[in-house]
Amino acid sequence: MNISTNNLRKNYLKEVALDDLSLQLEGNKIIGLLGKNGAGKTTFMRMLAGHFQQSSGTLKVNGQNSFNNYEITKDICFVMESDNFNEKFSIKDVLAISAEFYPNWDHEYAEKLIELFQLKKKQKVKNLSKGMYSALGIITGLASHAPLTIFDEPYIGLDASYRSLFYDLLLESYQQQPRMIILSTHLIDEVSKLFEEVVILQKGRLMLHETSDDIARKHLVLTGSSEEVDKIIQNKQVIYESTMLGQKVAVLFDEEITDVGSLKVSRASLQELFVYLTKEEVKSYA
Ligand SMILES: Nc1ncnc2c1ncn2[C@@H]1O[C@H](COP(=O)(O)OP(=O)(O)OP(=O)(O)O)[C@@H](O)[C@H]1O
Repeated sequence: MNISTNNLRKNYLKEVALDDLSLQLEGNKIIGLLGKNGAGKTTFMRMLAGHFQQSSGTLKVNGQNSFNNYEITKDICFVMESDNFNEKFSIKDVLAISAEFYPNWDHEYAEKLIELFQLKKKQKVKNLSKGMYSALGIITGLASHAPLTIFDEPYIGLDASYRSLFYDLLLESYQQQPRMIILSTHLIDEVSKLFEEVVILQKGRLMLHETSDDIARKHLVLTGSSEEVDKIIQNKQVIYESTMLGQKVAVLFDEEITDVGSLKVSRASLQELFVYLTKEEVKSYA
């Protein structure tokens, strides 16, 4: 699977949802798509899934635009947080329609997942609880075995134990049948270990695209007296700094420091880094 966008832009009337987005994603991997509310994540995922066309720029999935293109969309399963299924359908109908649409649909696996999430096939979509609705989306996404499977915050209403089941199943399913999986989430701590790559959008633009290993390797959290920290971070790319009672914390990205003196050096979690990177006063990093 190969995704390539070049100067991609999407406007909703005057609202710019995606702006000059150039991004290459390829291979079988689990990719975390992160960004604050309104950053453009859903717009990007909907465009990948062929829901609408770009305002300008290019978007290619396996070399073709996915809009109105079944040749491409049959290989993409996009699970949104809502509006995935017709309310009038039963779960059984949803599974039958999905089996028709997705060439790699795994019927036996879908049946197993229905049992694991304790759903009843007779039940109508309109009568499902929020968590059950999310479970049905997750089941569709996993059983589709689509070469590009996209989950846009698919866990609304799912309790912590079912979310944990989802993460385990996702990893197991990915290991058995590697494919490109894009997972957009605000619960970064819960899933960050699954991500091989991370993309962060900020105000419709690409802020960061790195492997998880590089993100972990490239950043440094320095703690110490304001004076000492300031000396070391001069002219460096500082993504976050704060001072409290004379003690300063500074986070550097993509910088080589040979001597940190007596400063304490530590690492931040992906969730902490995300917060640092996307704070409003911080300039974009790409
Ligand atoms: N159908 C629409 N009509 C008009 N504006 C829209 C529409 N959909 C999204 N937008 C706007 O486009 C921008 C990006 O929205 P989008 O839903 O893609 O962000 P997001 O990163 O998925 O946000 P969230 O994390 O809150 O789901 C926002 O400013 C939003 O108001």
